[in-house]
Amino acid sequence: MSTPALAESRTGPPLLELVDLVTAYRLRGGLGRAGAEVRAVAGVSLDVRAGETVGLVGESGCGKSTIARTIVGLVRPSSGQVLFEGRDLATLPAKELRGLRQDIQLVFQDPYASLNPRMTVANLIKEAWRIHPGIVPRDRWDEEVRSLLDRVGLRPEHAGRYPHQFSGGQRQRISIARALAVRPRLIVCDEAVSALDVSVRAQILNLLEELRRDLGVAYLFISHDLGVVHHICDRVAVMYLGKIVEIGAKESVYLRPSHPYTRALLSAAPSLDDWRDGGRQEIVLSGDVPSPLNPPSGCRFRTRCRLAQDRCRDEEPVLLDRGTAHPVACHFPETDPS
Ligand SMILES: Nc1ncnc2c1ncn2[C@@H]1O[C@H](COP(=O)(O)OP(=O)(O)OP(=O)(O)O)[C@@H](O)[C@H]1O
Repeated sequence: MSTPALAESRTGPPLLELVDLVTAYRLRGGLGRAGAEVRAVAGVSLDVRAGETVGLVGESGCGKSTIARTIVGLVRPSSGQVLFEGRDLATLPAKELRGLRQDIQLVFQDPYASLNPRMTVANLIKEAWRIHPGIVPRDRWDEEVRSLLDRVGLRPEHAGRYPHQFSGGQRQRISIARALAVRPRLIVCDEAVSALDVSVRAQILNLLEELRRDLGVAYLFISHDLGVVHHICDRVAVMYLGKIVEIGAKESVYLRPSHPYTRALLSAAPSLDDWRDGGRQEIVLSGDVPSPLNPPSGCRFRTRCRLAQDRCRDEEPVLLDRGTAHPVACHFPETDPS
C-alpha cells in the first residue's frame, strides 16, 4: 500500500537525519560488568524525508528501540547527531527543542502501557495540548477531540471512556489520535502493530497509510516483521548488532537483497510467502546474536555468516554501493537473485 512514486523520488531535504549516531548504555552492576558500556547503536546514519515511510528491521536486541528512544529524546546520544530539518537536537535551546519535540511523536507496541488508565480518552488527548500549548485554542478542545477520534476511526462517545474499556486495536487508535493531536511531521512507530492480531493489524496499517496520504506525516517504522514493513514502507534499513548492514528502496532490498543477513531474514519470513510465490529456500542462521558488550572484530555478522572469510575478521565493511542495487556493508555481497 505504499506509494511507488515516493520510493523513487527522494528529492526534498531530509526531515530527520541520523548522522553516525552512537547510543550507549552504561551498566550499573552485576557479574563484574559495572561501568561497562553497551553500544546498542554503534554508528548509524539514516534519513527520512517528508511524507516518506522508512522501515527499520532486524532481530530483537539489534538496537531498533534505542534508535527510537534517542530520536524522541528519552536517551541521549553518546556521539553523532540527530537532526530535524537540519537542526541538531542536542544543541537546540530548550524552547526550540520543545517545539521540535512536538514535531516528532512516538507510538509504542503496547498502547496500554503508554495510556494513563485513570484518564478518559478526551483527557489523554487534551493532556497533549496542555504540554504543548498554542496548538488548539481551549474553547475548541472538545470539537477537536471528536474530529481526531473520527480521523482514527473511533466514535464521539468513546471520548468519555477509559483505556481498559477498549480492545488492543482501539487502544492503538487512541495512541495514534494522541500523537496526531500535536500535529507531528514524523511519527516513530516502535513495533506499533506487533501486538495486534492480523486483521486489526491490517486496519491500523491502512490507517497509518491514510494519515500519510491526507496529512503528509512521515514514519520511521520499526518492526521485526518483514511482511509488515514490505506492506507499508518506501525504504528499508536492515540492522544487525547496532549497525545498518543494508539500506535502499523497498523493491530493491526485497527483490535484490545482497547482505547474507538480509537474505537469511527474508528467507525466514513466513508473512512474505504470498509475495515471493513460495520460491525461496530458507537460510538458517547459526548461533546466537553476539552481545553488544563485546561485538566480533571486523564484520559483526561474521560469526553467523555462511560466507565469512579472513578479511571479514580483520576489516569492518562499510555501507557502500558495491555493484549491488543499493548500499550494503559486506565484503562479499551476493548479487545473484536469491
Ligand atoms: N537500559 C538499558 N541498559 C543496558 N542495556 C540496554 C538497555 N536498553 C537496551 N539495552 C541493550 O541494548 C541492546 C539493544 O536493545 P534495543 O531494545 O534497542 O533493541 P531492539 O532491536 O529494539 O530489540 P527489541 O525488539 O527486543 O526491543 C540490547 O543488547 C539490549 O539488551
